Amino acid sequence: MSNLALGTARDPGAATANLGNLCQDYPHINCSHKLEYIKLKKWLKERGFADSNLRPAEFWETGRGLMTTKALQAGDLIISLPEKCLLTTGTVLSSCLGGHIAKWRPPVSPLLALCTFLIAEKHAGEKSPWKPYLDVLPKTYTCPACLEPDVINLLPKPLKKKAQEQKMLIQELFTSSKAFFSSLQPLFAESTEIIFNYSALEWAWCTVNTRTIYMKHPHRECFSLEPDVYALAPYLDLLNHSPNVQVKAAFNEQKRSYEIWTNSQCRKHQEVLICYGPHDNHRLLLEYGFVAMDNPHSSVYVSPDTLLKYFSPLDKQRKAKVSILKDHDFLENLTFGWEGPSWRLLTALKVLSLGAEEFACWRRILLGDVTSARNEQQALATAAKICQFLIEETQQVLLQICQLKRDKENLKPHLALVEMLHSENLKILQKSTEILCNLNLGTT
Ligand SMILES: C[S@@+](CC[C@H](N)C(=O)[O-])C[C@H]1O[C@@H](n2cnc3c(N)ncnc32)[C@H](O)[C@@H]1O
Repeated sequence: MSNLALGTARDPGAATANLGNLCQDYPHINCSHKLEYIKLKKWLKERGFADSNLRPAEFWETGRGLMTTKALQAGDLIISLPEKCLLTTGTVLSSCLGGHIAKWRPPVSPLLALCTFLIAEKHAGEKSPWKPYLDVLPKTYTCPACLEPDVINLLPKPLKKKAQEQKMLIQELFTSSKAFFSSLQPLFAESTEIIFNYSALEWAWCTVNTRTIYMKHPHRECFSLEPDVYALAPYLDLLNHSPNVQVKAAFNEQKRSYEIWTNSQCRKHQEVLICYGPHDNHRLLLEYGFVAMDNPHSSVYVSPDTLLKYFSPLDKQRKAKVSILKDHDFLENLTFGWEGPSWRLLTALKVLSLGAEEFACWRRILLGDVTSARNEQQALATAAKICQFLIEETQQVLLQICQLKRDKENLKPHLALVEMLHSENLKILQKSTEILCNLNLGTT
């Protein structure tokens, strides 16, 4: 039995994170009367899906999601989706693409096989047996790869780098897949260059990246060695994320169904939420294209450049200190969170704050020991300065976003997303300042 929550193809262990209410107490508009959902439900029923108590609806806070028509208790089954409804690499191989994939060398990745299938089925339109599902998939996405460079530029530095990497990854996948796409020409009347264009691949990649459940499939010779861990789960993939709920999700081998069970309660007519994993807002934006308000896992990253700005270039041991931090992986993932500076950030600050006479103690610091009151105090004071710098930087970016929202109407939804990320970061930094202020008062 594989164990996962929706959207956690990159993080299978994250299925059972967090406790809390399963429902979202906000107004919604029921969408179940819309033709596209009626058709989807019919399609699912033909494949063995027994109608659940979930209905598609638009929610104020989270957008489209699923509402429950009956109260849910901890231990209740939220949804059970038969294997026949799942779209996996097995589905792709049994389609007309299968023979071409099996012959192609070097073998394509499971991810590319799924993307190719989605693009081909979308192109097939009415003829596709997957049409009812394809019709309810988002037309566009807000993953960083889909953001304009002007918007990417406004992201916090470490995220900006990852966003650019994501864009490049899809560009490289597109370039390296061109020959494979051309090999599929006998299957299509229209040119494969037109069907499998860059924006089609970007859409398919985002569909797989933001919507798949984790389901491990044995390696098949016709695929490259990348893990085959994806399954698209129609209807179930309408469930939105909350960092404050706990669910269990797994494929039930006996029932041949993918099931999600709740560990929380949800009132009738509320949105049913699941947890994609204990992700911070950077990860949520990068992997899923959204930001969660008051996310307990969120943190603000301090780049090595920002950190080192606060230490004198004249320090004779500076170079050695930086090497130590680098060698012991203490220059990355340094953060401020709701509970103040992280232990990793404070450790890096303590190493950089070592006086010449204390330098030999750096190992003890990495192990969590205190070297001197002066060293502790200097690390905290520097943390406070960095925090203040980040607050000012964030406020400036928020002003810039405000301006751009007025000037560039077309970028507004994407700008609103980045604005939300910075506003959440600002709240975390302000909380950290408060904590540091108390700590600094305590040590002086
Ligand atoms: C698996 S889908 C969930 C259903 C999706 N809302 C839809 O309309 O198809 C995952 C996507 O839903 C959106 N989403 C999930 N949880 C959210 C939340 N708490 N707030 C805002 N958007 C959310 C994000 O766009 C994410 O990529």
